[in-house]
Amino acid sequence: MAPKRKTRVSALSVTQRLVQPDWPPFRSILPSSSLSLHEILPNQIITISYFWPSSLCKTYVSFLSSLPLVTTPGKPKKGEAIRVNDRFQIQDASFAKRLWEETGLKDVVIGNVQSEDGLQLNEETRIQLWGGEVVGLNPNIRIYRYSKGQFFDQHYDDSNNVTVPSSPTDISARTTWTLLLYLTSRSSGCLGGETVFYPSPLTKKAAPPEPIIVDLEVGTALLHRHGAECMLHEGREVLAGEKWVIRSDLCVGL
Ligand SMILES: O=C(O)CCC(=O)C(=O)O
Ligand SMILES: [Fe+2]
Repeated sequence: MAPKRKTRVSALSVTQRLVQPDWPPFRSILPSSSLSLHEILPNQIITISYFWPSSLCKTYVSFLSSLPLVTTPGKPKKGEAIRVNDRFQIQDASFAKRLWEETGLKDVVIGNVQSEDGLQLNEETRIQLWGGEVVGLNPNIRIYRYSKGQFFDQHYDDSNNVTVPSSPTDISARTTWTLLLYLTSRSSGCLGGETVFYPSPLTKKAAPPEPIIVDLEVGTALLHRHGAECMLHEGREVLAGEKWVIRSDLCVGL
């Protein structure tokens, strides 16, 4: 009989294989010079259209379907939003780095490129917008799959302190904006699932302003401010098909 230790080692290697996804390469990404920041709500919500080509989104949806997604419990802990979806979460600094550096996101966020039609930022307004010098993405990568009837109830996203691996030394950072990358939309058969933001009324007695509804668009990246200035928001119920999202956060150096 094989010694117990051997069994444990091989079990570990299986676990490692499961927790280190072999993410598909980023193919057919547009040059960063053709990406731009589109302001949906000043200082709060920004989108980047055509961030990923639809072919890459499709490749990712089929790859992500092979990951061990876990259905979140219907009953949240006290103070947590009701979130009903299937998710996969991993600390993967190297994927976060690739997502930051190899997709044009870094260039467009830190202003290495500025297209004529997008949001124009100088150094000062850029630092003000992002809440500091953006140093990368949160290595905490979350994958969401919402099937028919699933949703993410109204909530606020917290800011977290994280370490962004870097050379020669790691960077202590804080998350300031949520990144949602939509891999599906109506064109891929997903109905519903819009991300909806609820601006707060200017006074307690004033009527609540109209919500801001962001339709899913294959390959669009959405950024929204989180932490103390986060807007109340939700992922609406999916009515048909599947909604797939990759989630991370922008991190600024402390
Ligand atoms: O899936 C969505 O549209 C929203 C997700 C969200 O709010 C979150 O990840 O905190
Ligand atoms: Fe959120």
